[in-house]
Amino acid sequence: MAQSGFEGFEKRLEMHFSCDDPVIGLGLRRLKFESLEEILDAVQCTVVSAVGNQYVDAYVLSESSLFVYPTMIIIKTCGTTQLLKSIPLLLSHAHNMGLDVCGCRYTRGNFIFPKAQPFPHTSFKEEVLYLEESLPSNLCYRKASLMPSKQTTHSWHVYSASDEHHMVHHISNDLFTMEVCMTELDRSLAGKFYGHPGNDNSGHIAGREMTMATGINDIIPSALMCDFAFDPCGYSMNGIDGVHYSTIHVTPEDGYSYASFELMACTDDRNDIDDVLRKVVQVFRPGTMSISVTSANCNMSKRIKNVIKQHGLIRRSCTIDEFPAAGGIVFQTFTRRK
Ligand SMILES: C[S@+](CC[C@H](N)C(=O)[O-])C[C@H]1O[C@@H](n2cnc3c(N)ncnc32)[C@H](O)[C@@H]1O
Repeated sequence: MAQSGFEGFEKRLEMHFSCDDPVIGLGLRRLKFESLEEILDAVQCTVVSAVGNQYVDAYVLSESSLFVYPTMIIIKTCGTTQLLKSIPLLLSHAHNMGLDVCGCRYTRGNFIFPKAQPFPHTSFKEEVLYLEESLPSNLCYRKASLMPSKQTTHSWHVYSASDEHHMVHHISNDLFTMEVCMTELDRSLAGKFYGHPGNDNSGHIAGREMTMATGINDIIPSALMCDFAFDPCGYSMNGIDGVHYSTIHVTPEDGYSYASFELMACTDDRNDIDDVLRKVVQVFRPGTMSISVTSANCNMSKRIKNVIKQHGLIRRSCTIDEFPAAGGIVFQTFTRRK
């Protein structure tokens, strides 16, 4: 493994808000672009591209993605960003708009280069301390969990904080989130996320070419996509499909190659989910992968295991944890059959 390189593993923050006014309307989507920039400045990343529909605004960032719904915001950042530093600003801007936080979930995998991470991401303990100090006391149901696996390179760090009403809100939405982290990507497939010498290798045109050349366009064909290629390599994509979103990020460099896929969708679209997962594995053919699903049931975990198995990967571990007033997480890891 390389001594140092780009940290592909993302940190992910999901925050839910509620409002006294039953008609929320645009809610957080009314946040001015300058306020978003101020929040992202604290994290140390910038917006490179944006797309929106009736339900959500999706931003591709210099380091991953941001999704803004009326009462939910998801920020996912990689590299050496300081994601948790967004919290105080986010709470303050939301409060000024009459929105108060009712749920927070922070998740991440195992950093490949942990020593390169700045405060407050120097350790999970430090991250939890920072979260505990930044969140208001109405989020009284709190839990931090390190979900282990047999692969030392893949474990799942989760911090959850909720108020007593949050669970009700989440269940009524009938949504689940799937976070897939893949390492040791197939070399020839990873090579498709490099630009071509002599061409304009970055931006939307090159991003679109990568989307088409890799088959990413076929994962969720109905999604409205916003794709971006980095120079000399790297790729990010946000897809929105009604209220659902998907996002892909790729660090193709040999020695620390990494790709992530994330999907928020409805629990009743199960056949689609099998198909989506199958296509994701085909695009990257990873040596090792982890899949974390929130608000899943055991049935879905078995289906995931069976889909992945068909592509030559064996399940090495499955860990389940419950988070007070926020539901459960199922974390599974897989490695390629030797
Ligand atoms: C932002 S993208 C995707 C990040 C994502 N978390 C991942 O690795 O799956 C990271 C890739 O783009 C490359 N890259 C090139 N220029 C970059 C820039 N200005 N900011 C961030 N990444 C850049 C990195 O070397 C890496 O291969």
